[in-house]
Amino acid sequence: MWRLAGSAASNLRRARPFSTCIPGPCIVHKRGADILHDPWFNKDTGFPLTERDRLGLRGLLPPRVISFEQQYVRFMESYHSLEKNTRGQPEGFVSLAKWRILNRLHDRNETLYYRVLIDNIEDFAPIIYTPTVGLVCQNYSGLFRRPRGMYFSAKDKGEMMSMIYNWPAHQVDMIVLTDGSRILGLGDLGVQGIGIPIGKLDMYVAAAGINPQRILPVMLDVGTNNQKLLEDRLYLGLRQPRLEGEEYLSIVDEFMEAVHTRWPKAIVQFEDFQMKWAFETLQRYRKRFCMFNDDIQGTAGVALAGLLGTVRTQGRPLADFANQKIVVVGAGSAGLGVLNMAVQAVKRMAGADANPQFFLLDKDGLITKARRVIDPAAAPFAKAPAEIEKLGLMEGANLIEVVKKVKPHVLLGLSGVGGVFNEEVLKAMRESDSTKPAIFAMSNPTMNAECAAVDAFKHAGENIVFASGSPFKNVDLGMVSVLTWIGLGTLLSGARLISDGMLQAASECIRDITAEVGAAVIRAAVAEELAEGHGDIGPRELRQMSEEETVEHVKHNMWFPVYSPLVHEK
Ligand SMILES: NC(=O)c1ccc[n+]([C@@H]2O[C@H](COP(=O)([O-])OP(=O)(O)OC[C@H]3O[C@@H](n4cnc5c(N)ncnc54)[C@H](O)[C@@H]3O)[C@@H](O)[C@H]2O)c1
Ligand SMILES: O=C(O)C[C@H](O)C(=O)O
Ligand SMILES: [Mg+2]
Repeated sequence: MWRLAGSAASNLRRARPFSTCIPGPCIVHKRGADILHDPWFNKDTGFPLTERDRLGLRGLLPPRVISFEQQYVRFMESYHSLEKNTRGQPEGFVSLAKWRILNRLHDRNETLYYRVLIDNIEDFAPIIYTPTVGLVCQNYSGLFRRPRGMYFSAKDKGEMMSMIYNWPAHQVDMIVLTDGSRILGLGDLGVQGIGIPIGKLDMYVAAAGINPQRILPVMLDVGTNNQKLLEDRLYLGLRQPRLEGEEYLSIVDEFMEAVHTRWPKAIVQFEDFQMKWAFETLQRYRKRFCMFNDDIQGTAGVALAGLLGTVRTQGRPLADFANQKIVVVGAGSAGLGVLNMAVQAVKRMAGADANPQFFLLDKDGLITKARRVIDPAAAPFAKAPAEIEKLGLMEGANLIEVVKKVKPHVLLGLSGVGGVFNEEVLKAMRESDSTKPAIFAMSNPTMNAECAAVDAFKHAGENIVFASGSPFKNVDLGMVSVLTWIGLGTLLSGARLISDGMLQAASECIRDITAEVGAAVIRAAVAEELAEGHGDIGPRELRQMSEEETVEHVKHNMWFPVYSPLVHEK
């Protein structure tokens, strides 16, 4: 996820009046108080009298029926009074208070929760997702009240196939899975990382219209190497060091088998795995299951869309992307994912022999072939010493040297280190060979961003294109998420796996309307003959749909929160 200067957020807010949606009935297998305690079905005081009679709710609620719209207004009033009452308090305290009030609603009444989320996505996304979600994960054991999602631990070995059937929903379409080993730029947070799958899936529901009854956040707890957590008496995860090697992989294997036995077409998004396991698991499961790694592939889709957009804002033809000089700071899952996709794009545009002008740095500086030990995933991007010597650079050159000598069109940070784009580096970007240089400080959460928006504009100049992973205060930011659209398109195409072409399709035709991007991913899946259909729509029907019909199809399948009449069935 990232934010672009400008505004696309209003398009996510599909403002609909409360009264025009006439939803179909929803079957519920419980009655009475059990319904009131189930956030999927609960309408609080919104149950009409007839429904109270039918479902055994009469007498369990105060007599007056409050409409959905009134409930919405009431919630927003309490939210605004919380904002007023906490004014002047420390930022973290206020953010957590806001998260708590939203989380309580989430636990009580999902329909109302998602409605307020959709209508106020700009205000609420930074609370349910980055940056506040980072703080929530850091404090998760203390904040824990009610469970959400599923937890599979190293102690569950041999049991996962039966455990997966404990999940109450019959159908699951989207799973976000983490092992908590690299939560945003905050490091190993063990079981507390569950906040990330929860927050990401909420964004899927709000931005892409995925049905919240068909999502599943999952934590794979294989221990933690975070000493502070291991010593914390409140810590809710396994108190043991992380499993490694085959032991680790056998846990992930068992989970993947279990999940795909119960829901063969569920999409599993791997999120915030440390680099070695991010690449290894992607390699291991990519061809067998419908899965992707968000930090490698999703970030790449988003960043490439931004990089191509930057070429456009410079008033140049898209093919000029092949000549852009890009400095990537951070050679982890995200940085390497972006470079992989950017190289593919250059080769498509300029031919297989093209030599992209990409420079990669990690904590030890510029990566060249002269380095003694290079991670195999980074090796293809290591510069030949002869090539960089011409620029007056050498192995391990630091960031400021690289920026001064290369004069890049784009400076892209995925290092997880707050402030590495310091004043000197930003000022050096004024000498960029581009008339409109781009600075992407994509690390999360806000305090880990390579620089703040305000500093980028102050030191590098007003003409830059700036993008960040987390929102910055006092900067007009819209929010764009390609990841959610890739997921939606994959789901509705019924593709067996997620190909680079499908990811590419999402990033190259980024539009400001969710359905259009979702539809593009469907078309890419159809073109690559990966689409097997979803629900009532088979692959033939998908093939025969025109572009407009595909967009309509996506729109039609997007979930929107309204109270459905509940019908009890034993
Ligand atoms: N905005 C987004 O869409 C998005 C998506 C994915 C990841 N991220 C963020 O990117 C960051 C990195 O994620 P990752 O999965 O690649 O992590 P990672 O741990 O796999 O990689 C981090 C890389 O940064 C390098 N690094 C560390 N200190 C450095 C320094 N001082 N200078 C240069 N490089 C340095 C490391 O050597 C390593 O190569 C995290 O903060 C994460 O939140 C953002
Ligand atoms: O995609 C995002 O919003 C965040 C990203 O996955 C991250 O790890 O920082
Ligand atoms: Mg991530």
